Amino acid sequence: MGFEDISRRGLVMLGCGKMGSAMLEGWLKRGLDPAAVHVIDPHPSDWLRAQGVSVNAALPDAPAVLMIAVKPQMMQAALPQVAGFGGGGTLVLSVAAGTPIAAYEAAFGAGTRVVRSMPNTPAAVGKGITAIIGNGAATAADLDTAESLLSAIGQVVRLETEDQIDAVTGVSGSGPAYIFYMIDALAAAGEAEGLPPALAMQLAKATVAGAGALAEQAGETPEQLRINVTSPNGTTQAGLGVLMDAGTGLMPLMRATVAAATRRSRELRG
Ligand SMILES: NC(=O)C1=CN([C@@H]2O[C@H](COP(=O)(O)OP(=O)(O)OC[C@H]3O[C@@H](n4cnc5c(N)ncnc54)[C@H](OP(=O)(O)O)[C@@H]3O)[C@@H](O)[C@H]2O)C=CC1
Ligand SMILES: O=C(O)[C@@H]1CCC=N1
Repeated sequence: MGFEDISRRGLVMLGCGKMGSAMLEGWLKRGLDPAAVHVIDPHPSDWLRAQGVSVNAALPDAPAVLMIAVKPQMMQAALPQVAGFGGGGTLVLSVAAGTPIAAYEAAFGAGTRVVRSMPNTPAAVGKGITAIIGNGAATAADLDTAESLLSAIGQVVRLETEDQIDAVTGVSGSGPAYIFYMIDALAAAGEAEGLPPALAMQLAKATVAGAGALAEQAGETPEQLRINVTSPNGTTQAGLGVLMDAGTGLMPLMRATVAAATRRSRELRG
């Protein structure tokens, strides 16, 4: 199913906040007809209202895709608004954390084609990464449709089992927040060493963005790129001596961070 088919049969979005808006922006840029998009959201943003999509109005009977982008805590209240799409040939595509495929099968009926996904917020600048997994009823074409919709906001990877999505959430779903915090920490450390705040923040942001771009584009591994920065007995070696301490350094801290987020993703299944 391509954008032409979705433009013909319609796409319904349940919830259009940060993640929904990032996806919608990507689809519209790629040529999805705004008239084919029907959004349900209690407080539509001014941006959303300006996109020419239908907002809180009549819905098509059997849209090609139902995109679920509400918070997991809102799911129970939100799903009944679209329960009628069960069995209608609509592909259910979810970006919600925590809510398992089985919850959608229960809501829409067994045999409903479901693709569950986990994106992240760099989606807002087309630099997201989204992991997807389909249920037994989802066809290869459904996974292609999901991949084509989600590739509007960045890379897409396919999972082998649904339970992998908890660790994906811990790594890449929540991961941008860890990196934003690292930027703050790097800037604060620069300030503590006497730099003006704005300069420290500019250095920290550019360093993270530049290192990220280099890690993505270079043929070398992140480990080799780190070695390339590290002169024998130089400044980097002194800094890494702290950051790479086996007991108190980044490795055990990141291990505990991702474990906590992964555990919370499992808990959200309810
Ligand atoms: N933000 C992130 O980093 C990531 C988020 N996700 C997942 O994406 C989903 C959306 O997250 P995000 O976009 O950040 O959240 P937002 O709160 O920005 O968006 C959710 C939207 O759903 C609306 N909403 C609330 N109740 C209903 C309802 N009954 N019917 C229809 N819409 C409703 C909200 O309106 P209102 O604000 O008025 O309540 C809001 O506009 C979540 O499930 C989250 O787990 C996945 C990966 C990353
Ligand atoms: O914090 C959360 O629960 C969501 C899922 C991944 C990122 N944000």
